[in-house]
Amino acid sequence: MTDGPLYLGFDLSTQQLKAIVIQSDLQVVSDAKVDFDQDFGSKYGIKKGVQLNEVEGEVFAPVAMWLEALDLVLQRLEAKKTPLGRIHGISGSCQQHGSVYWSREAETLLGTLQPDKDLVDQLKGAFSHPFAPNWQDHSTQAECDQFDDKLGSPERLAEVTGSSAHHRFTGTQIMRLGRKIPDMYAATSQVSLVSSFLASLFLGTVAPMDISDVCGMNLWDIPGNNWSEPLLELTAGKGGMAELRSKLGEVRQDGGGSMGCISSYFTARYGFRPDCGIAPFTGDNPATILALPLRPLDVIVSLGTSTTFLMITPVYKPDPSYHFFNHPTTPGQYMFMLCYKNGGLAREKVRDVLPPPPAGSSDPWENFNKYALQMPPLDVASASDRAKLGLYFYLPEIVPNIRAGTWRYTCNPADGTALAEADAPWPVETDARVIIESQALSMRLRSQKLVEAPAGDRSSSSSSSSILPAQPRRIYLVGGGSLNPAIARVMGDVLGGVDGVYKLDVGGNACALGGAYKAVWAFERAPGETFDELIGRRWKEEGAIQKVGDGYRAGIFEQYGNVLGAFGDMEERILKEARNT
Ligand SMILES: Nc1ncnc2c1ncn2[C@@H]1O[C@H](COP(=O)(O)OP(=O)(O)O)[C@@H](O)[C@H]1O
Ligand SMILES: O=C(CO)[C@@H](O)[C@H](O)COP(=O)(O)O
Repeated sequence: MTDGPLYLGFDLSTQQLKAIVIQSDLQVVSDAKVDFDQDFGSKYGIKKGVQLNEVEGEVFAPVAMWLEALDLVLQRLEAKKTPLGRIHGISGSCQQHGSVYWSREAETLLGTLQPDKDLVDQLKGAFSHPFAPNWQDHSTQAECDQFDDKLGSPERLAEVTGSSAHHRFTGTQIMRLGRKIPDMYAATSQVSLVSSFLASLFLGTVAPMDISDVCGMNLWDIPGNNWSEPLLELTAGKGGMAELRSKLGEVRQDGGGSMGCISSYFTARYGFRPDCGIAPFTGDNPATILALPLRPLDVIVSLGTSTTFLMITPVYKPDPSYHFFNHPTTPGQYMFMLCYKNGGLAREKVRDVLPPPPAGSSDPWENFNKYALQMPPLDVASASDRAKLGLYFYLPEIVPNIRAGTWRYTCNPADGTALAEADAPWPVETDARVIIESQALSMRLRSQKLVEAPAGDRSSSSSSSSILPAQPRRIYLVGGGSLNPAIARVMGDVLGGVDGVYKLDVGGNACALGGAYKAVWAFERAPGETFDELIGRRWKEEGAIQKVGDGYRAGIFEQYGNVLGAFGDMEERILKEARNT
């Protein structure tokens, strides 16, 4: 296919901007990335992609850095001789919940960009606020309390918006910034999510929000398919509802199709075709479920900066302890999500206090993996050993909503009884496996009602009968951490997966790939053709995924089941302690 159409998918996540170019048959032809810390850390004063105001719990990213990153990633694609002139459509995925505040000059500036100057220099006046709150922000407890109360209870808020109140959700963030910097709010013409912000740069006008990503705001009434008026009023204050509604704009209902053609800035500067279409961009988690034809009972665990656990379901069953979103392409389907702040960076913290890998090793995870794999599940080597459980939160966690800290407990491995705080510190080497087990136990605890006992016999490799415990069918690992064999092994040990654990061969690029697949579907779909139908026909398992673990291993999965209740009790105890202090 040397002259067929190409499609471009982006991923604007916490630490990087990635771009991936594919053909209509979904083959990858090129990719490039900008790493914010490596490429311009000192210039923007960021660490791991963000700036912090620790006193107030604020975490935010400079919008100018993203503008600079977009020009740079396109230059890198060009340098790789990517035929940008063959790209027919663009879509993408972006970190969720972040918000960008446009000034009154934004539309004019976006519509008159000159190709001989950089975006960052020309769009200086396009923003009423130079920063976008990041999903790790935890400055909004007071606003969360008001959101949880507004409709009567956190349960009711979850029924309406798919989630109870969360620090990072955009409604609480807008409410806080509007009160903290009222002049900025007044000077804001429109508010974008990170996904609609990136789409806007390509469109040359402010793009509408996406039907899936809008569910990460605590403002969108999912069953009512509209903005929630009481929640808009809470965010903007009495009398401010109409103004806020106009700043948020209409939400685009169709996840596919074209929102318009690419801005002349990109055609003149990078050689894009003038008729290259811009499809709606979505959140990174909704895009991840588009990176492969996901079936019900399949699970994706995304091991990026955050750890997320994703499933699709036709049943809308919200609960305050997890999130429901509209599916990004398929009306009537939903995405179930658990999200943890203490994902990749927490594992790095544990890794960094271990003895360093041997001189000459090119893998910073070598020792972490060695210790994680040599330790038996829960560190129970003999009948007299107690099971070890831990929580490693260097940031306040989302679920459970526990403050930053580290806790180490033990219990009886047979039934989780006699749960108690560990009476002596255990060696740092032990933490390597315990932190992965802890992250996986939390996911298993909260998703157990969504999985079922597998129907029929397992493959011939197993001698066990058809009666297997309820568990996922396949576990797909994506994101940076999916490259790690020890993490894959422990995730499978705890979560099961009757068909095994797989990693996407594009590893850390899954959401960019999901964005590119979304672009293919958006522009090549026949009338009425769903994403699953189109992508399902073109997707070839071979070469796209790789089996990296057995998943369900009889006996081991049950060992973790025995302590699941104790794990929940440990969280409860720590939560109670925090309430009493
Ligand atoms: N071999 C590895 N083992 C474990 N973790 C890894 C490995 N390689 C990368 N990571 C983790 O992946 C994270 C970045 O993943 P990525 O999906 O690119 O993040 P994001 O999309 O949030 O920017 C890093 O925080 C790093 O800890
Ligand atoms: O807050 C959430 C989901 O609710 C995060 O998953 C963000 O969407 C950021 O993701 P990464 O930067 O880790 O990819």
